[in-house]
Amino acid sequence: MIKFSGVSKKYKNNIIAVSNISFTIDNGEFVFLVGSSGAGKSTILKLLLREEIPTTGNIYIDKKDITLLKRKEVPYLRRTIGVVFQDFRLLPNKTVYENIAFAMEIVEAEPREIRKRVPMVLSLVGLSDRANSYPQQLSGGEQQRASLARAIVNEPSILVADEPTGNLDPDTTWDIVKLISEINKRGTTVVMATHAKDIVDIMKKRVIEIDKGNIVRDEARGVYCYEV
Ligand SMILES: Nc1ncnc2c1ncn2[C@@H]1O[C@H](COP(=O)(O)OP(=O)(O)OP(=O)(O)O)[C@@H](O)[C@H]1O
Repeated sequence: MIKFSGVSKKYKNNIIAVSNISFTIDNGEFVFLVGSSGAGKSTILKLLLREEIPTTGNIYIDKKDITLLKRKEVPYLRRTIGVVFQDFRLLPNKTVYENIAFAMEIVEAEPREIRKRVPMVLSLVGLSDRANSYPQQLSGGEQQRASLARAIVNEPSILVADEPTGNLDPDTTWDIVKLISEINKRGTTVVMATHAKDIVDIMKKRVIEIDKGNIVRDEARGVYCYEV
């Protein structure tokens, strides 16, 4: 379970990106974070990943207050959360296989486990035949598949996606959303910030709308926005 309790974030330039927000996300939920550019979506995701620390409030993951974690405890938190970004962020000098294996090496997985898991996730994302390609040899959609494979290879309980389809064409966008949905069906909680109206409207998942750092809507089976 993810719980934000009275969370605010004021950056050093005095911009209040998030203002006293509270919400709970149950295990296995699929939640869209929507809102205009600058609303505070990425900041919420960074707070969840503990890339930023709240100015006030508490953030719990499975009852543990992650705002109180010691520096040396942060890597453990990061293992429980997989992340994908708009710009893929694959390591250019490693093949697809090596990129995914590297995520396991960092957490000191057994080589035997790595040899077993990497082909498994490659197959799950439909990239088995591109294992030995380098990121720049792949299409945007394929790079995002590789990045999804990397995000889930350590079996995180949460998948955070920050505009994962922002650089993709509509068809490829759907392929990626279907994959994320498949990962969610296997039990992973998904929190996805997006501007993709069509996706949100068709998926009919929970929608949390942010405006100027505040939650202005939190709706089960919601839509991207209501026209005025
Ligand atoms: N590191 C930072 N230092 C100072 N201000 C920041 C920082 N990161 C974000 N902000 C500001 O905080 C506010 C919220 O930004 P945030 O990136 O969370 O919005 P967003 O909803 O994710 O926007 P987008 O949809 O464009 O990605 C903005 O006004 C932004 O300029």
